[in-house]
Amino acid sequence: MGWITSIISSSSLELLPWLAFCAIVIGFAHSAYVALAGPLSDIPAIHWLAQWSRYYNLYIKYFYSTRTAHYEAHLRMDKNSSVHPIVRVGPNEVSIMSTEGIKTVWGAGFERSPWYAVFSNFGKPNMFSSTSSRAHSSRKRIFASSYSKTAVTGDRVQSIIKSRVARIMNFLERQSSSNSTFHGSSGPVVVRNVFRALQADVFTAFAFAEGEGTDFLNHLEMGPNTVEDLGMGMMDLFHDEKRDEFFFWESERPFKYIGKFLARNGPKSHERAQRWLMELLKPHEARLQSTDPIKSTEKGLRQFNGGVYEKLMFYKNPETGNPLDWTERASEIMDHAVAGQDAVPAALEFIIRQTSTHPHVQAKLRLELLTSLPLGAEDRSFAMIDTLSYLNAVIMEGLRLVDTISSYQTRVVPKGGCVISGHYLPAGTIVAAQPYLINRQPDVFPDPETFNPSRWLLPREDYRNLAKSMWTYSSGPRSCVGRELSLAIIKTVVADTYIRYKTTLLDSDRTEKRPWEGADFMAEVRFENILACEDGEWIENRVRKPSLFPVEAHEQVQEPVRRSSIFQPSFENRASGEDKIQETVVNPSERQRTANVQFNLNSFTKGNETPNPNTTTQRRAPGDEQKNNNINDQVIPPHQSLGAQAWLEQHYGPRKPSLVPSLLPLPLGAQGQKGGEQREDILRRPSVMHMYETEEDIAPLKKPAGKVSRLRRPGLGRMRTAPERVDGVLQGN
Ligand code: HEM
Repeated sequence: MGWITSIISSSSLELLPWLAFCAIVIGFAHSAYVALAGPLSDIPAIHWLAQWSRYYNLYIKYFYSTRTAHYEAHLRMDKNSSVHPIVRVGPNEVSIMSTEGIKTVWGAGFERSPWYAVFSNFGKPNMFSSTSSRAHSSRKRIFASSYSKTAVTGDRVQSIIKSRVARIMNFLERQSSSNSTFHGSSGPVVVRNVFRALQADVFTAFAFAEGEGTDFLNHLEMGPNTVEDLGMGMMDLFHDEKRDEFFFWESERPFKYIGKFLARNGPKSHERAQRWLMELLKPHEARLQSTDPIKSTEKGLRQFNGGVYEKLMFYKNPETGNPLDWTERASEIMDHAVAGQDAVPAALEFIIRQTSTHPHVQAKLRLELLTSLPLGAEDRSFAMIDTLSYLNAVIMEGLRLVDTISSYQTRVVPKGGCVISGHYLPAGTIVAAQPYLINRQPDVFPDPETFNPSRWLLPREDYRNLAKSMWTYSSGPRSCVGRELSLAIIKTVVADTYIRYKTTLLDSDRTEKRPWEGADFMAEVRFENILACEDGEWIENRVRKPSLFPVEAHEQVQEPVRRSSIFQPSFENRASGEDKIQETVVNPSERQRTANVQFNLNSFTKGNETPNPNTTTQRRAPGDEQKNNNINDQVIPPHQSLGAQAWLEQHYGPRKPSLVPSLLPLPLGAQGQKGGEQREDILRRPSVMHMYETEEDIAPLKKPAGKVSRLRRPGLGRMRTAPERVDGVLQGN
């Protein structure tokens, strides 16, 4: 007892070491209790250090990847070669990998963890960064209708999307016309940059107004780094290291307090992004102020179908009657811009990467597009695209496997706690889940690493259940508000691309690394114009194609470069009469219609090689060329060459009877959901699936559930290479 008396009698300065000692002992005892005897102690830990300190998870976050590390932990923990649904990743944090866990936490709308504060801009919270559900739902009410399926499929948004995708198609057309090495094929195109430009152009026109957003797509020729070259600050946030720095140092306790000093470029690029947005906002706000504003009543706002920013500008808080100040508006809109800016390009690049490395998928997809859609882009409505089952399957499968930035999501268990997979989680526990893991549950998605669109070809109810388990857009009240917009963009791009181009991944041996993991390689893709190719001959050179895509005058496709080919007589030879038969368009204004008829795939599938009487083409005798020797006016119809069905079979293999006609998925989307009539129509179509569904394609559906091939447990040093392995498996199919 003597030492206690001596402590009490000593001066406060002398007490300090004792106090420090006691604090350490108490801290250690507390950590030991939490780690070994606390309520989470019965949950297997990713590593013994994780039970003691949250820095273990931060270490993984910074040096490796929570996606692969947590995924492997979930697989490793289970004794039955399946996945363990819950794993402890910190003293107070668990990772879950089960649909049931997601329902418990996300379905019930547990609050976000304070980590999300990093997404505030201009010093103001926004819908995404606010942790309180109340603040979130009042903000979401303002513009949820602008992002609804009705709005996205409406004229305003559709015309924005279509015109921007048309710019990409024209860019590809110019690329393939000017490539002197491969006739009708583009050189390497860094697709992610193209899609970044697309997303920025679509979103800014969507959020502000046509003509008041960015215009990157018209500057793609400036080079692969167009987006960065144009100095758009926002993109800077997606510059690999800068983003890593920004998100890590500014979001994680205790670093966020000193993050500004630790991260060299992150905060700077955030500031730059904010300045960039201000530049866009200024003229838009000025115009809105000077025009008749929408009614600032709740009803008026809901009915208004214009830009999201306009809604924010005239919104008044119903309780206080106060409008949002400009920093609040800017914070909100910047967040929406950032939210889609990485995810959409990443998803599109991934889908193109997969279709390029899975030729049978690409062939099926193309057949469905060619047999179901008109060739002229202006004749295709999104409603038509939205009903295609194989296109939908390819996109769903791509979105299932893609690893987008919106990955590590965390929620806090509320008062009263909850039970997940038989484990009690007390209030305050942080629950983390990632689409990367949830979308790879082997009992839901057999053979989860395989890119297999056919797994989505299911009867309606089964399809819905499967889709509910896919978590790419998260779930519950705080799921992605941009879902419909992004799906519309992705579907339009994929349909417009594959109806016209065959894609090949260049240098497919190179490993895909995710940009935020230090990517040094973004997919380079070659686009080969298949509509220009018939029976080994390139029509491209002989035909001044009427553009298949609606474009504004200044965007008209440039004159194709004339070139001779080993496959065909040169144009000059043809003009001098070496070819016996030529066809010309009588009325050039009808070129578009001619082109549509020319490749009418309904007659393709029926094997009908008779020219359609509606065409404006007519046969001309040799010698008549001089009257019409403009390449712009010359068309070679498909019936002169190999029949379309024969051509398709030659390229894609013989037609096979369907093994699973009844498994055709029912179409998604507004049309399909409304009633059975349209669905029936679609089911009656000569479907690609009937021709090409094979035993091999549906094999994964038959695999016994709950099995997964075990992954090699990586040492920490090897985790860096994990994406290679995952990618290898994906691409090996
Ligand atoms: C493939 C594309 C996309 C994917 C995979 C995706 C994914 C997600 C996910 C997983 C969340 C929830 C994140 C969390 O709770 O931590 C989310 C939220 C959000 N997303 Fe997306 N997103 C995509 C495209 C877009 C687009 C194009 C926009 C808008 C232009 C957008 C705007 C938002 C917003 C505003 C939120 C916050 C919603 C809220 O807090 O209620 N997203 N997104």
